[in-house]
Amino acid sequence: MVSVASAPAAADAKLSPGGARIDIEGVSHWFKQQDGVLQVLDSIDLQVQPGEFVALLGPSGCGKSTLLRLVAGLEPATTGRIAQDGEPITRPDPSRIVVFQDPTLYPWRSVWDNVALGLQARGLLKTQRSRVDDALALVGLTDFAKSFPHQLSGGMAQRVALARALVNDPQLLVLDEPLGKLDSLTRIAMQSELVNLWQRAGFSALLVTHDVEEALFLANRVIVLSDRPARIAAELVVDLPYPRHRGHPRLAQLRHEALRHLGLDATW
Ligand SMILES: Nc1ncnc2c1ncn2[C@@H]1O[C@H](COP(=O)(O)OP(=O)(O)OP(=O)(O)O)[C@@H](O)[C@H]1O
Repeated sequence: MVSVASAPAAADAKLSPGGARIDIEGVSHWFKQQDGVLQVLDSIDLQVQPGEFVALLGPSGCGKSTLLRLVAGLEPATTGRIAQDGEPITRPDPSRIVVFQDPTLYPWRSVWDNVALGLQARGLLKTQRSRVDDALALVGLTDFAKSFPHQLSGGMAQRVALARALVNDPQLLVLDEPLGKLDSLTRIAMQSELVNLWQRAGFSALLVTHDVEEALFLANRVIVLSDRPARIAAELVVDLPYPRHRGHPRLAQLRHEALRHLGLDATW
């Protein structure tokens, strides 16, 4: 494993004010397949500090989403330990919310009702209706509370998905390519919005993305994974304050490093 910058993550790029600490210790994972087993993760050791934004980059199929699923508590790791603030993660929990590439909104529910889902499921909606309004305000969709999903653009729909996550006041946001289906201009705008949300709402974030620039623009630390079974190949500390300037020469330097660790030639 290669650490490109030695400065601690918090030195220049401030962490968000709250959030969970996640400890991933010696995690390996295998899937049963018809003709045997497939090892997907190999001895992953990674810590997410409270309020830290960590991005995972890696070749397609190396095991990034699998690692997110284990951290979210959607399935147990074959070996190793994953803990949130010292407590083993054994099941999904509203303190850890996953946001996927597809916003998966219910088409027959209004924006407000979609965002309210988590509170409603936990029987909290009657007493905590204002949290829905707060979450919609955070993503700038107050005026669209009564709209329906078919009336939204892709970016707006994904903002609803983020509001639906934030209404639960998560300690960890697990982001699996959340901007992957957006057009490039919307994606750039949403990256800035995500930084704003993270800084204002205060959660730790673990992001999977295929986009090297996105990882470097958003994260305090970028973890580069190897081919399957994924091991940590490199850790890049993005020692730049927020909001970041996309043209910063340090980002170009880190991009070059990330691409090199991904086995790509970054001469262009
Ligand atoms: N439930 C499962 N059962 C069996 N194999 C699985 C299962 N889930 C994932 N895999 C396999 O594990 C490997 C890693 O999948 P995963 O989705 O974690 O990779 P990824 O790095 O997120 O991929 P991508 O970047 O293409 O989204 C793949 O070969 C996939 O086919």
